[in-house]
Amino acid sequence: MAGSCAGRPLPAGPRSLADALGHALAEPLLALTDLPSFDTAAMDGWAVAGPGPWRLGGAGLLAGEEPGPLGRDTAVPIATGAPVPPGATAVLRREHGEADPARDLLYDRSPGPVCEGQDIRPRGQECRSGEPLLPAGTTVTERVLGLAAAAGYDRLTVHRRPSVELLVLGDELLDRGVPRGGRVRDALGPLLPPWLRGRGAELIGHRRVPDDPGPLGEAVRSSPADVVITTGSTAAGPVDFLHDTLRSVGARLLIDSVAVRPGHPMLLAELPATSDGRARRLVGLPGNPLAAVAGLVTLAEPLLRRLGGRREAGPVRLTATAALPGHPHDTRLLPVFTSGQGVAPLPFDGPAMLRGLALADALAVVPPGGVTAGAAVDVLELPGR
Ligand SMILES: Nc1nc2c(c(=O)[nH]1)N[C@H]1C(S)=C(S)[C@@H](COP(=O)(O)OP(=O)(O)OC[C@H]3O[C@@H](n4cnc5c(N)ncnc54)[C@H](O)[C@@H]3O)O[C@H]1N2
Ligand code: MOO
Repeated sequence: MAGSCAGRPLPAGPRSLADALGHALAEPLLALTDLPSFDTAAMDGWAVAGPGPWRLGGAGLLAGEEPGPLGRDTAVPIATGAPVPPGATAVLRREHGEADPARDLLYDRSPGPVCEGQDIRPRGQECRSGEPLLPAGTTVTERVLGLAAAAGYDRLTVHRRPSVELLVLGDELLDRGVPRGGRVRDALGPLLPPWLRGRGAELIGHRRVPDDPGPLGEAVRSSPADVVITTGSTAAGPVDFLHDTLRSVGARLLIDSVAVRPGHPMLLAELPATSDGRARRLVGLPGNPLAAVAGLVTLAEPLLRRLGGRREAGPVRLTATAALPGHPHDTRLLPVFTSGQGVAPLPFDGPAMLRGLALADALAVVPPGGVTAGAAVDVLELPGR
């Protein structure tokens, strides 16, 4: 998506590790220490100085203790994770040493000679203080929290996550039970909130809005969200009021339909700013569920990514294992299953269908005319693959 449509990333600030989860790093993560920050025993056994045999001496060294120096030809019991004493040349594993308590001697019974530095994790092996560990724009995952803690961080400087309000339109939608009386179940109400949260949104509201320009206009006008996402009402049907509503609230259409199937009526608009000058945008997803997902993946997600300061996630190029049918002049987004072999299409891929999508792990970006078996195709990964 063009940067000018999406705007700049939201401001950044410090957050505790727990609160930073799901946000994007606003600065590269630099190591605050060498890792490990001291020469560390990698195994339970003895710290030894010289080639052995060794005189056994001293109380054992445990993790979390600062040891005194070790004299030449001596050995001291050591636990995994304990700092190796100055003067030690290696750690001899417990199973490779034989102690003679009567003579206070330790013999090396390892298969080969103990090499200098064996089973010592040297200071700085993983990184040096100041070394960049992760670039700005990285999403803070559970794994990143672990690394940040290990590298000495109590807080991380992260971007604010975009707040999102979801407005689901359609008087024909049912919230429970089997479709009846010409009505259908709301499939997007259950699908969108967890998807959006998983993609860096802070969902601040989710409600159904009637197919009526009054309540729709009021909901759009009053929303404090950075991004309002609507579903349905993008086309020109008798109760499709979204375009009229956008005009009436003074919105500026930035994207009004895209040459893609499904999803072509998707739209992006700039809403009037909040009273404190904060920019607001609206993404209109089409009502057909697969079309809505197409708009979610190609319009809403890139916008949220950009606002949240997260790095771009480009498509992955794979090989089609079977022909992927195309549209005559628009791009098609097809639910596909990817494997070591490549990309396979799935049945039930119509704009109103979710059956193929539920089995899919990606959307293939099929250029006009289609892709022949054996040809390369770009795919966009879906959550949960
Ligand atoms: N004359 C034309 N008609 C339509 C065109 C067109 O170009 N010319 N485009 C079609 C395409 S493509 C799409 S996609 C839809 C987009 O319509 P809207 O965004 O206005 O959506 P609705 O009319 O409100 O609903 C369409 C369809 O989807 C069902 N729906 C809506 N919301 C949900 C939901 N939350 N869960 C499940 N199903 C939902 C709704 O009942 C309709 O069946 O317009 C075509 N028409
Ligand atoms: O664009 Mo419609 O979205 O083909 O279903």
